[in-house]
Amino acid sequence: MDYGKNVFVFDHPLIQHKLALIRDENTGAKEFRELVEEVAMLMAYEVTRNLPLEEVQIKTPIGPAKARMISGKKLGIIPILRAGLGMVNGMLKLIPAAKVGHIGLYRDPDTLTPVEYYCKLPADVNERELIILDPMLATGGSATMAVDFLKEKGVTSIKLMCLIAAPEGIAAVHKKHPDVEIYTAAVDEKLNSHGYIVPGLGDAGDRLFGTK
Ligand SMILES: O=P(O)(O)OC[C@H]1O[C@H](OP(=O)(O)OP(=O)(O)O)[C@H](O)[C@@H]1O
Ligand SMILES: O=c1cc[nH]c(=O)[nH]1
Ligand SMILES: [Mg+2]
Repeated sequence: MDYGKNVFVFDHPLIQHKLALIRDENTGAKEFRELVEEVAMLMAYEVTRNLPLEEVQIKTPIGPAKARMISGKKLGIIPILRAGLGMVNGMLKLIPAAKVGHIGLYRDPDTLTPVEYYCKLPADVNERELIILDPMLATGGSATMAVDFLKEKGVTSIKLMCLIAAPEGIAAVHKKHPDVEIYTAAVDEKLNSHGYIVPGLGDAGDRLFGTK
């Protein structure tokens, strides 16, 4: 299925296997957290595929060698609280030098519109390439608000990494921000009348933190 330019769906067997376990209603909070972190780490590998490299001169125990390292790109990862927190450690394991900014949003259960309650970003956020983390892209309201906010701060390069997206969420983000690359492990069928992704995985924040 083609969801248009700038949508990348990961079909790697390890990601799909772990996503099946994440979706399973019998998976408890401990295992859920571990799996979300692992999938984030596997996705980080792909999301960072185009980072530029530069040649460096190093010395091995045997002698001088030319090698390649990531060239001075400043990265930032921006989890949308709460559920995005579950993906942070997986990313930081692969890109430990990235700075982390937090945006706190919750969806009003009646209107489904996002409400902001917290924001703390790196001082030089506008000089960084950012990856927003949120496991669920449902109506797209939360992700769109986070991108709006970061662009207002002068950020020019933003990617969005989630576990499960609804077609409605992809369309909403790309209607306003077609430049944002969306990376996801699955695109599900639809939203239900409460704005939950079907079949999805339920409420990601509640499952991560055991709040239900
Ligand atoms: O695309 P949308 O329709 O905006 O929905 C997606 C948002 O909903 C969830 O957060 P929630 O409001 O449940 O907050 P939580 O992470 O604190 O549980 C999820 O983690 C996203 O941030
Ligand atoms: O299915 C959904 C939709 C929004 N937020 C979630 O946690 N799950
Ligand atoms: Mg929630």
